[in-house]
Amino acid sequence: MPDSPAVVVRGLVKRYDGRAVVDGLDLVAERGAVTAVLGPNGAGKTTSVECCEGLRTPDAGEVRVLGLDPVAQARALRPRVGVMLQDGGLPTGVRALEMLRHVAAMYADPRDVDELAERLGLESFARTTVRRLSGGQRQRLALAAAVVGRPEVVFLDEPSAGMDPQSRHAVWDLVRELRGQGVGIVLTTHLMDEAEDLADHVYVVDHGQVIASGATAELLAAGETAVRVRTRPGLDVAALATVLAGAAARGTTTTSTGAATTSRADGASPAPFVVTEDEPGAYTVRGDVSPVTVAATTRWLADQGALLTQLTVGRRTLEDVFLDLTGRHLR
Ligand SMILES: Nc1ncnc2c1ncn2[C@@H]1O[C@H](COP(=O)(O)OP(=O)(O)OP(=O)(O)O)[C@@H](O)[C@H]1O
Repeated sequence: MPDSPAVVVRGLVKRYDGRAVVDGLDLVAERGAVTAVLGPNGAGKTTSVECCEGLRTPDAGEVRVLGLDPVAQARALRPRVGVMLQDGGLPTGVRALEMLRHVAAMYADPRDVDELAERLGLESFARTTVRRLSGGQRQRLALAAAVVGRPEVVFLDEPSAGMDPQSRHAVWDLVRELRGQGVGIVLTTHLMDEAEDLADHVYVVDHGQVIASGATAELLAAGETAVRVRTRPGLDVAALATVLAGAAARGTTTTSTGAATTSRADGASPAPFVVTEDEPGAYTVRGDVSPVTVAATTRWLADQGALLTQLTVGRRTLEDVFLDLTGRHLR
């Protein structure tokens, strides 16, 4: 089935001890695209992905990978699917590069092992046994093993967890290259910047169900503009919200070329502002953000004697979207 999507999941249910940890999950991952599965700890991401990998048998629902059943047709799928597990899943007694050559030899048309090793910086620990590798080194080796057979679909479970920034960028470059070659990539991650950067489509999972999904750009575009500032903690956020509402109502600002007054052309009353201190000293202003809002915010901070150390104005990040959807309480 050359035209079937990389992965199709319909109404997937997986129970442990009678408890549904995946509870009617639907997902489609296209070829030539990165699909990110996001969700809090214990949301059911790994279990869902393991059902797609044929490592777990669903209790209900349907899973198709390249149009095939990953459990019943596991043998046909094996050479076409690359899997990078969260714990690496590698044999521990062999040397790193030796292991990769061994995996490559199992495929009809593997990638060039030396080139892949260079791409992912494996040479520096090529002769080290897997058990002695650091967490990040093991992750890089696991990724190499997942892609060396030129798979059509790749499952990456938290691929850059524990990696240093250089390795992370090498991984991201490789993922982009695979996507460009038409590979369908399913990625679970807790790194929202990773998902925002890489993913074409995002599924947010909580309590075993998809609570939001869509093209990453659309999810982000749906958010309003916010002003984020860093300064000293403990400021009166309600007072700032009142000041901003007043400034917006007056619709006044002062330009560098002299006093200039603008007023809202439509005469409508401005939307109220919500100001939150998200973590000590990090504030977000949400509402009908305009140049007046930014100017009034910085002026108010100056009046408080609070030194502004960072100011950004922009749309919500994927992290904002994620926290709005799943809440701030720990799981
Ligand atoms: N083999 C198992 N037996 C019993 N419960 C399990 C088993 N595997 C997972 N669970 C439970 O299923 C739930 C979902 O786990 P899963 O690993 O799929 O979550 P996750 O979204 O990948 O979480 P994380 O972000 O922490 O990796 C958790 O409550 C977990 O404890």
